[in-house]
Amino acid sequence: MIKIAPSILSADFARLGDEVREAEQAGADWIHVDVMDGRFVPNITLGPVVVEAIRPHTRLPLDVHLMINEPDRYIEAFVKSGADVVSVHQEACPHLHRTIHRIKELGAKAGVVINPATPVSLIEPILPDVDLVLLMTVNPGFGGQKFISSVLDKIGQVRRLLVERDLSHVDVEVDGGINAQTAAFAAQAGANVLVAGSAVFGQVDRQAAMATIREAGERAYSRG
Ligand SMILES: O=C(CO)[C@@H](O)[C@H](O)COP(=O)(O)O
Ligand SMILES: [Fe+2]
Repeated sequence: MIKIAPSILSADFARLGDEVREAEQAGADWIHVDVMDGRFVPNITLGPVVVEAIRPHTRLPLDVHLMINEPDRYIEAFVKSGADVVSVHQEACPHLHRTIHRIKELGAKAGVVINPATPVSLIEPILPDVDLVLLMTVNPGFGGQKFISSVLDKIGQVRRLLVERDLSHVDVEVDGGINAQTAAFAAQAGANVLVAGSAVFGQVDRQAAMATIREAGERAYSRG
């Protein structure tokens, strides 16, 4: 019902392969990979070579979140490196429909992402074309930020639109400031994929951390 996607942004980059393997053993469903270019967001992280390097360390889907300008230039490289899901920001894509279909043609699942201040109406026309909607619950760029609770309304809006349009197969993912408490809020509003960076990799017992987030999310999702 609920998927947990630990974000490697908060992992130890000197031992990423081990971190990813441990996250799988500790119960992760997907591995979330944050790609930042220092242009779309004020931070720089990693590129396709790093995705390729971690690919052999896990069988889990690699959920690649592109926080970059002109993502079309790099989509193919990320898919070839082993990305299973590629998500692009609406704010970075002047030709969103073309970009989403390019990702799918290359054989990956396609996601659209919106920042906290971007309205849901801007992604409404693309909903039938995507596999996933990612709602940022922080301003993208860094791990360890505080959950922005005004996004909860938007999660509800997206879930309602998907149900109304018979698109319930589309995943609704949230990213930023997720812990057991905020996971419950987001899941009750309709999110079914929960990204958590510091709340997983920042903990000594990652298995317990993910189990607690999952339990809180599942209880709340069935209430929502
Ligand atoms: O995309 C991003 C940040 O821009 C995230 O995926 C963060 O990595 C989440 O970290 P936490 O807020 O869970 O610590
Ligand atoms: Fe992310």
